[in-house]
Amino acid sequence: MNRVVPKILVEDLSLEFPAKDGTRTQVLRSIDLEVQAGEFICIVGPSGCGKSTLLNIACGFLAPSRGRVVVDDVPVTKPDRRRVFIFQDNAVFPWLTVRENIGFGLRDRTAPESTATIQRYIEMIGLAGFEDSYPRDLSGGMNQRVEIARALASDPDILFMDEPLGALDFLTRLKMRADLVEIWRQERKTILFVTHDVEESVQLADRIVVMSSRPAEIRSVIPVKLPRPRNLDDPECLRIRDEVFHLMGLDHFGRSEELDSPNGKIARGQDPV
Ligand SMILES: Nc1ncnc2c1ncn2[C@@H]1O[C@H](COP(=O)(O)OP(=O)(O)OP(=O)(O)O)[C@@H](O)[C@H]1O
Repeated sequence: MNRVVPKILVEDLSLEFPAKDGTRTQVLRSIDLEVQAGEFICIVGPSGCGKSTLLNIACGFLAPSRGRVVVDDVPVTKPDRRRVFIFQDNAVFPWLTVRENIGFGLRDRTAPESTATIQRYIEMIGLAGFEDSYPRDLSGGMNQRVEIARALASDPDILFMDEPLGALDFLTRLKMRADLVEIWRQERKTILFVTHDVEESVQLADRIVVMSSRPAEIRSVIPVKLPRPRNLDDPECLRIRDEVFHLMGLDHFGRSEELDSPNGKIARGQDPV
């Protein structure tokens, strides 16, 4: 029987950083994860637990202390042009127009191919009419769309997205979430998406990876088997949202259910000692 090779395989991954006092700080501990081609994976967890670090290792920007990441059966040792990383802070080139930004990674295509690809993505992100505008003339949300279009236009194998909507205002963020769902439905890229926003993960993901506080381990991987687009008021969405909150130690109002302290667990309402 043929073995199904996962798109991304994370095996027993750990990372320690040297601390100033000469000791070592463990950030990730024994992370194991398999991602299939075309899956949309959201990674949530407490602030500072190591979500970005995990993405940085998977993308080849950072080497692990132990374990490995394998893409298409090949260990990741360095960044690869076929894999694109999108950060929270917008990275469009201010000196290029929308058209030129989106076309930036297409220099190896023929002119007609490149023109058709650029136009397709301009339409997909709803920026027709702004082709010749510069980033300074666009809103933050529009620029973030240009960034996503630029990433998609280069036809990446995998998209690593680190809080890509984090800097946007609430309404723009809602709109972009819906747009992302639509783009993913059309493109079916493999996506690893870090977010602080639990609802966002329920709306977007095929599976939600919930990480513990540092040193981060995978607390649970929750499948979201609901058709898209999803109604976040759907009882199943609410159930999954509450399950993720619970795994993160929060109730559905966002209050701590239990805190870790040096003296053990503390229930909500008690003071840490
Ligand atoms: N180069 C580095 N050297 C030392 N420590 C680092 C380095 N990079 C990250 N860290 C530490 O590793 C931990 C995890 O950082 P990381 O940015 O991955 O967390 P995160 O979960 O993405 O955080 P947030 O949710 O706040 O964005 C943090 O405590 C951070 O200070």
